[in-house]
Amino acid sequence: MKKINPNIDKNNRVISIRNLKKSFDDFDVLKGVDLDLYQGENLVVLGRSGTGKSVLIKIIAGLLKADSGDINVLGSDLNNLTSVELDQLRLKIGFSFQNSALYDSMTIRENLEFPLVRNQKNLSRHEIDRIVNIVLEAVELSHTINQMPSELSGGQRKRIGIARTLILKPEIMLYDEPTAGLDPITSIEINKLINGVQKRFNTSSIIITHDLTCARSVGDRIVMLLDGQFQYEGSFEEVFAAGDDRVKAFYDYNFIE
Ligand SMILES: Nc1ncnc2c1ncn2[C@@H]1O[C@H](COP(=O)(O)OP(=O)(O)OP(=O)(O)O)[C@@H](O)[C@H]1O
Repeated sequence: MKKINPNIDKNNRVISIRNLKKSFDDFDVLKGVDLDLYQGENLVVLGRSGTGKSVLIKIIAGLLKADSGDINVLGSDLNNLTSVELDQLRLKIGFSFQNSALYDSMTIRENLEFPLVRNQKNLSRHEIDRIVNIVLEAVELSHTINQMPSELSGGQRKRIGIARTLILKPEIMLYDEPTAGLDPITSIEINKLINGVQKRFNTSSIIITHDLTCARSVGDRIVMLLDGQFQYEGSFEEVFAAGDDRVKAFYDYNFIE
């Protein structure tokens, strides 16, 4: 179980969402989601496949538009931003995708430099090297700097993906299935990294996962998405104390089968 995180600031909501709805054709995916993320917090979103977890974080990252609802991210009302303002806000949000999305033809250094060179055009060579070294060291992979992604393990690629997300110093981190496809030991290392990132970079994070070991070790708070709404919220133990059969089935699948 995760220790109480002293860095959470309950007076500072970095994300605040009310009554968010999103449908695709006649399929209602999100049916009135309310969510708060506090500064310094790791919030885990649990839910079965297809319940809309990825849709939710894509809306938060401005990659998809909600049909209705109030969405405030880092003090900005997402419904009222110009495209330039949205681009600026996106730079403060790190999105760690399920498949790490590294460029296969670039070295690790080039992969890490890419977002920096594209978004901060007046950085000196020395400054770029300094920032690359900081994030590589944070994910404990400094020695891979000149390697190609194909030479790394799945877990290492995942760590480099997280390093690349950190390079623009995001205030919010969104992790989509950070341990998917990894063995249990590598998954534990990723969980430690997520907690390490929170402490070292003072980020606030939403972590989407089916992996309850991940949820238990990184989540300061857990919410469960069921039928398009958050229905249970609290510590890991509180959420799984709920008598709901759907919650119980989720737990049993992870720990029994
Ligand atoms: N761009 C889209 N167009 C149409 N339907 C979509 C689109 N994006 C998502 N959906 C649908 O919305 C539903 C929720 O998708 P989403 O990817 O958010 O699920 P999820 O909870 O993240 O699932 P998983 O755990 O398997 O990743 C799915 O039925 C999906 O087919």
